[in-house]
Amino acid sequence: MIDIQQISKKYKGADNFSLSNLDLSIAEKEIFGLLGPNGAGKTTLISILCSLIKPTSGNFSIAGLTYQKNKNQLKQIIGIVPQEYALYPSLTAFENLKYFGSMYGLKGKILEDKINTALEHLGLLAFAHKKIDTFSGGMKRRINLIASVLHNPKILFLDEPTVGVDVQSKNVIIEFLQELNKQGTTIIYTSHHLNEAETFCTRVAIIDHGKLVVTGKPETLIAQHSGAHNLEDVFIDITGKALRDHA
Ligand SMILES: Nc1ncnc2c1ncn2[C@@H]1O[C@H](COP(=O)(O)OP(=O)(O)OP(=O)(O)O)[C@@H](O)[C@H]1O
Repeated sequence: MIDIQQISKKYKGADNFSLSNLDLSIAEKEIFGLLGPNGAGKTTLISILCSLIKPTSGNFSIAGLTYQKNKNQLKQIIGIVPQEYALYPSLTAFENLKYFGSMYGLKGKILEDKINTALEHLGLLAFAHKKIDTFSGGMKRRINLIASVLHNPKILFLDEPTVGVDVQSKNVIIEFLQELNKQGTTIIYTSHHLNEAETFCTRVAIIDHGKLVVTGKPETLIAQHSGAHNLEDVFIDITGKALRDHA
């Protein structure tokens, strides 16, 4: 479904490559975790796959479509949940979602029913007509998620969808994503929550310094690393204990 070949990225003015010669294939209906320390290149890779930025070299295709030839078709089959909230604070949740749905050509009762169903699933129906600037971080994350799935994308990219949310919101988000996956949506997500990734993902890739270090099922990676009891042990074993501060 997603085929990445030799992708490299060097940002304008940067000294180093943020991604180098990355090869990766992701199959339909996987829940795939992109893991790695701060600055590893996870957001860069997701941004390239969502056609938000261009790779410096290399190619990728999604369901046989490429950004060079099929940008508009690609836009229709993918959903993007960015790290930052992409919501209008002075509009209500419902108004925001109507706006995002209309960007994909959805309208009328069909759109309103979709919004109400998703708000109900994510525990937000009672807040539909409240302004976003009154919402907590966890509520905004859930609205952000709804905004990205109204057009029933085949593939959903999420950049740290559970960062800064409480356990209750996190569980509701993960259950919602599992349900989408059961209905056929392929999910690619980045996270620093390794416990969450261990149980949520069918397969993970660990990226470090812009390079793909390892891919596999969480249980296989744990079994392959002697002394590892969980994915965090594997992660530390592979990426080391040094801090990754940069400016
Ligand atoms: N617009 C940019 N211009 C220059 N360098 C950038 C830009 N965006 C990211 N980088 C650099 O590219 C590298 C990879 O960054 P990226 O944000 O993809 O990492 P990440 O794995 O998502 O990190 P985090 O876990 O902190 O979100 C880092 O060294 C970062 O400083």
